[in-house]
Amino acid sequence: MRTSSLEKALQGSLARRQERSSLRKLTIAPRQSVDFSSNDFLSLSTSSELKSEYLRNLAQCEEFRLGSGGSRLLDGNSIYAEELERDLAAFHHAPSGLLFNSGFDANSGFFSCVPLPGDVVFHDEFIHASVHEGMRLSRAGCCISFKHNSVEDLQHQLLILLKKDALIEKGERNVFIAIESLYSMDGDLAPIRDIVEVVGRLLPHGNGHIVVDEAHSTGVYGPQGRGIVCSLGLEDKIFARLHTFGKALASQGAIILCSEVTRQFLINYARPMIYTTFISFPALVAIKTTTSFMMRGGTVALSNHLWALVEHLYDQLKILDTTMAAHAYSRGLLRIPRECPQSPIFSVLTNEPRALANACQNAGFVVRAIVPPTVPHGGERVRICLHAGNTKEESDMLLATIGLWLSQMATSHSGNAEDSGHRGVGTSKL
Ligand SMILES: Cc1ncc(COP(=O)(O)O)c(C=O)c1O
Repeated sequence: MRTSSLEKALQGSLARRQERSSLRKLTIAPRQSVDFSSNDFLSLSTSSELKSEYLRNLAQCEEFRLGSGGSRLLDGNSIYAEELERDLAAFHHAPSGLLFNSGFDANSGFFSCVPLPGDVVFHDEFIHASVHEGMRLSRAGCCISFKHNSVEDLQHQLLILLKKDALIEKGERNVFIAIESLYSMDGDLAPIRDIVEVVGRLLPHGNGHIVVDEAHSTGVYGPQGRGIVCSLGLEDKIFARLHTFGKALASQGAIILCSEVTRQFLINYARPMIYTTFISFPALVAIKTTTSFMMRGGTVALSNHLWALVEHLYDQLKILDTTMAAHAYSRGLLRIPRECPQSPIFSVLTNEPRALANACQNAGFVVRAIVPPTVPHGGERVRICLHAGNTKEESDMLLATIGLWLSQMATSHSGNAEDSGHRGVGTSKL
């Protein structure tokens, strides 16, 4: 068959990505490898206890049918889904909640319809692509990014806007502030309390609406996994919260927690919820199984182990960092976070992300190299994500692999430097 001009153009784009080393590919980790990468923070997706519970719940579900049967607005709705929503809203201390097929649908649906014509959306510069998708389709007058986690920049930009737009000052135009509670690239937390303070102070008429995406904090932070907003006691100050079930809760789908009016508005206007077949029963039962486990406190022991592992890995990384510090070359190969991460996500900055990730993968550890454009130049890294299912021994073996790789790199660098007439770093101590 002849290649059409369309296929040639598509092929050209792929080839350009390949040249820039940014071609995306589907991969499957070897079965026996140790997971230091996925979002399955609590390792619930492999829990045999939960798998059995899921099968029992499936068998007992009276309304059970395989597919949901249609859009939630037509035949897809069920008592099961409505009860699940009510239970989740109550657990997270919210007036109500609305399920979506995914967090992506929830964010894109929310931001495409809730900001009204002329409204303004501020967003952290690292906000998730799904929020960008919603903003692209929204009727907002403008969408403005502020520097990552910078309350000063948010305040600065809000003040500029207040000077320009009297409607905002009078409280007659809405301002949305979109943030994530935990950002997945650096594993850092948003200064939610300070953002609430600034928004409340600069927009005293109540037209500032903060929307918090808790995709990465669901199940792991806050009392029994309720998330960071609940842990700060700020439920009443946040306009809407997103919790997803595909990460720590090992299932799929998402819920937006909000007022009953906002829920009704979303049911009427959020297109990714209206024009799609609703979550199937097996997926609803999976959500119910893992969220019930969370609600009865099942995740607490797992989270405690996870936090102990975070400290352990950080202590070991610091020792490795100190050992290697004598060798100037190693600085660019390994830059660890200055403080112990407040999340299970470790960003090990390195100017050789692919080589380091390959070394770890060859030793049986799944870690990911993160390179531009996903992160800015200079922010190249290997992302290590800890899980409740990881052991200290696995963490130590990963560290040993990184240490070995550093030694080998320093040795080969030293050899190269000497070959080319330069003095390399000494390798005798490595
Ligand atoms: C911050 C954030 N929000 C939303 C999403 C989308 O959630 P989901 O995977 O359920 O579509 C993701 C994940 O991919 C995410 O990381």
